[in-house]
Amino acid sequence: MGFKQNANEFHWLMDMLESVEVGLVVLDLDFHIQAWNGFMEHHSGITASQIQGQLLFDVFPDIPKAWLTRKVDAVAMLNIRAFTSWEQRPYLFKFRNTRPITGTEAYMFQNLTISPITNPSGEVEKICLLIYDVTEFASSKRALERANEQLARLSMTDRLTGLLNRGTWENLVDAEFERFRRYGQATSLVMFDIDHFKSVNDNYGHLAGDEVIRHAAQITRNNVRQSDSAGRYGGEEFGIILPETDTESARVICERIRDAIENGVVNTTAGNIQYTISMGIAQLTDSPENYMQWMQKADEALYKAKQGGRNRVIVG
Ligand SMILES: Nc1nc2c(ncn2[C@@H]2O[C@H](COP(=O)(O)OP(=O)(O)OP(=O)(O)O)[C@@H](O)[C@H]2O)c(=O)[nH]1
Repeated sequence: MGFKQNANEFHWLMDMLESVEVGLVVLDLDFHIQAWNGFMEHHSGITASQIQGQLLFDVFPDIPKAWLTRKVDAVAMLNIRAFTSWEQRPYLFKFRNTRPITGTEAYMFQNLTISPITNPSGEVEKICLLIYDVTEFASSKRALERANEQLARLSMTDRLTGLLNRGTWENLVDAEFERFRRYGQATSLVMFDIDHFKSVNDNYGHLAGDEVIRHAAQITRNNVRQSDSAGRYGGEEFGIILPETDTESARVICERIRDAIENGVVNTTAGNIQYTISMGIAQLTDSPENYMQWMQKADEALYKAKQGGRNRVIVG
């Protein structure tokens, strides 16, 4: 009577494990498959009777053998449960993601629990793997992370030109100044400004003026290295940090930019616009006491370039 009741309960339990939305795999200590529930059948396309008794790594050669063996050995030896989240390892079984709502993810993200199964005398005899489908959670978390990265990037850059915005750029000037104080490498700072920009706006309109600003930014980007930092300092004023660059090399870079702009044409709906820029360079020496004084030196050189007739590069 008692046995029958137990057997009934057992069936009831098995039915539940069969249909639950969690993968259940029972292995012996040599990784032969002892149980494989409906979830696993559905996602792998392999039935329980096909897989029964087979070596897990033979059927799924993609499974990281050394890693899983180490985990399972620890679980068996210490008789404790282990947990791995999708963030440590996206999945154990490479199942295609079949849920339409999270269709952007190619594979199912999984959390994994590894539990010991003991015999009546308390020895670990088998291992149970529980595989949880966390694709929806993982993909929304990843989307959120992507959105946050984008937001961080947007808050650092200037909308019109895509260059660094003033705040970000100034922070970098400050950081570069501190770096110089520690390592003393030659570093140059450039400030430049579009000449007679007011008349561009007056003659062609504000939108065409914006096109000119965008053009100047693009020419700058085309002529500096990855390690240089260009920013939009104000309306039509820009700044460039040239790390590990002395004034002579800075002058070469600036002449290249100045020349490309002088010889370029901005095609706008209001007409084709030609313009020039004036540039000031300040190499970092021991004299500035803070980054603002360094910027002031570059700005003074820029002012001299304007005074000297514009469309030129002056080293301060
Ligand atoms: N289109 C446009 N114009 C801007 C923007 N920001 C500032 N300006 C304009 O830029 C002009 C700057 O003019 P000024 O500082 O007088 O100098 P300038 O005409 O360039 O003359 P110099 O610098 O002396 O060669 C002003 O007319 C501003 O309105 C912007 O984002 N877009």
